[in-house]
Amino acid sequence: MINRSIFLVGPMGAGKSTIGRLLATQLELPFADSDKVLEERTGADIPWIFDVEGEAGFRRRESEVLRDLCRGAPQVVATGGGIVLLPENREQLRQYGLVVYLQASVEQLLERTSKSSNRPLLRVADPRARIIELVRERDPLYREVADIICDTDDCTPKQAASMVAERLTQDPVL
Ligand SMILES: Nc1ncnc2c1ncn2[C@@H]1O[C@H](COP(=O)(O)OP(=O)(O)O)[C@@H](O)[C@H]1O
Ligand SMILES: O=C(O)C1=C[C@@H](OP(=O)(O)O)[C@@H](O)[C@H](O)C1
Ligand SMILES: [Mg+2]
Repeated sequence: MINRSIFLVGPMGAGKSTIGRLLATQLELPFADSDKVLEERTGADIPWIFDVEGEAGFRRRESEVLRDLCRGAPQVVATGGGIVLLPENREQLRQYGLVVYLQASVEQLLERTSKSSNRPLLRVADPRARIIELVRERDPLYREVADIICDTDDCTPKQAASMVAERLTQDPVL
C-alpha cells in the first residue's frame, strides 16, 4: 500500500510521462504531469514559454507547480527532465515523495525525443551532443534524489511501469 506521492525523474525521453500514466493506473492512484499542469496554468505551451520568458521563466513556473503537486493527495507525478536543477525542487522531492529515476541510453533518448519537436532544449544542430551534455550535468542530481533507479532501455512502457510498481510495492525499505 503506497501512501506517498511517486515522482518520476530522468532525462527527456526516459518515458516519465508515458510510464507515469501507466504506473498510476496499475497503482490505482491519480496521475499528474508537471509539464501539462504548467501549460494549463499558463495557457501556453512549453516552446512559447521558453521563447517569451526564457528558461528561467519556465523554471520559476515549474517550481511553483511542483510545490503545489507536493502538497496534494498521493499521486503519481511525471516531472520535466530539468526539475532537479533547482536545489529547492530537490528538497521538495525528497521530502514529499518516493522518487524513481528512469534511465535510458543516449541512443534511446535520442530516438524517443526525435519524434516530437516540443522540447526547446533539443532544438539545436546536434541533439545527440546536447543530450550527452544534459545527462552528464544532471545524472548526479537525479541520483541525489532517487529512492530507486530503473533502466527502461529493454522494455516497453507497460513492462517498465510493472517493474517500477513491483519495486515500489516490494521494497521493504520504501
Ligand atoms: N520504454 C519505452 N520503450 C519505447 N518507447 C518509449 C518508452 N518509454 C517512452 N517511450 C516513447 O518515447 C517517447 C517519449 O516518452 P515520454 O514519456 O514523453 O518521455 P519523457 O516524459 O521522459 O520525456 C514517447 O513517444 C513514448 O511513447
Ligand atoms: O529536460 C528539460 O529541461 C525539459 C524537459 C521537458 O520535459 P520531459 O522530460 O518530459 O521531456 C520539459 O519540461 C521542458 O522541455 C524542459
Ligand atoms: Mg514528459
